[in-house]
Amino acid sequence: MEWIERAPAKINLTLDVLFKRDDQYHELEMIMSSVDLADHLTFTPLVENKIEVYTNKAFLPVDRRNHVYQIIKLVKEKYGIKEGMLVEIEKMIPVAAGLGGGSTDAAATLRALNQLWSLELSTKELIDLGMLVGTDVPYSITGGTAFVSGRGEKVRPIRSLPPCWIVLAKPRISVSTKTVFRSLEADKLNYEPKSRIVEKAIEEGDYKQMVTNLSNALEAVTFERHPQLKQLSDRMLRYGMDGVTMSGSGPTIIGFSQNYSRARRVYNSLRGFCEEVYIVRTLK
Ligand SMILES: C[C@@](CO)(OP(=O)(O)O)[C@H](O)COP(=O)(O)OP(=O)(O)OC[C@H]1O[C@@H](n2ccc(N)nc2=O)[C@H](O)[C@@H]1O
Ligand SMILES: Nc1ncnc2c1ncn2[C@@H]1O[C@H](COP(=O)(O)OP(=O)(O)O)[C@@H](O)[C@H]1O
Repeated sequence: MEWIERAPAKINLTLDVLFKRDDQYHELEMIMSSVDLADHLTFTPLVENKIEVYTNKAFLPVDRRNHVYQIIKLVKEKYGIKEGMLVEIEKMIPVAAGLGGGSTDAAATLRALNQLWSLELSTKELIDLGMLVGTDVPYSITGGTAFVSGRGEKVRPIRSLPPCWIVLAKPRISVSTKTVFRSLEADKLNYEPKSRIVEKAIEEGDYKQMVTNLSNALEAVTFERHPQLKQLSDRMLRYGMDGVTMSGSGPTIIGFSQNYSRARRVYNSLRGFCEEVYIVRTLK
């Protein structure tokens, strides 16, 4: 029997860094939303006790460095499962982009294993397991639009975004999340947290308030290291996007518009300039 899961990408409308914690992680507040750009994962249970992962992207590791492999191994060990699993990942989400690709694949794997191995795990148990693999996994278990806080384990669903088009532009730059956080001097940030303001705007269906308060504390580090990201962000605003910000630790820059032709114009003008460009909508 085969089981298929869709694993949508996420965007950050906000990413506030509140402070650095004693465990070296940063306390965050974020508004995240799932979008209709997704990986597709096909699961086939095996009688043999082994884990096999395949993907259409040759550069992605398929061994214990892959988040999907890690989740299966964790679940097998924790629940003493002797059967195996074969997973084929059709990767559509750009990798290392700030769009949560590895985390959403891990979350999709948790959902699939819960069904295929009849584990009957609660959302809390899924979140605790997911957290062992990555910060964005707990959010990705349910997805949608949410206020996410703590290290990423506290997920509170909120209303869907007002209808809009979102242009995702990923330049050919690679950023390491770890290095970005390490370079951040959280106590010296001259930065006003925006997640609660954006949450209120979304709850009130106030598109204008939402797009004028998009923000990401990690831009300070990433834009300094890669000035072309600031240029890209300015360019998207100049081309007519209503609001622009960076997603996650970057490098993807996201722009919002309620007007499809305008979003399409921006999309066309960025192709060739960026490695990958998409127009997406949020999922309900
Ligand atoms: C920045 C965010 C925001 O959604 O997104 P992405 O850029 O990955 O999309 C996430 O917090 C990234 O999550 P993820 O990519 O799973 O990172 P993790 O493996 O958990 O952490 C990588 C490293 O980032 C730092 N880190 C991460 C989360 C956090 N709250 N504080 C931190 O300081 C830690 O140094 C950690 O070792
Ligand atoms: N299933 C997976 N999909 C994408 N990346 C993965 C996966 N498993 C492990 N990785 C590794 O995770 C790192 C971050 O990738 P990704 O999750 O796409 O980035 P981000 O967290 O910035 O959205 C990459 O270095 C990649 O090799």
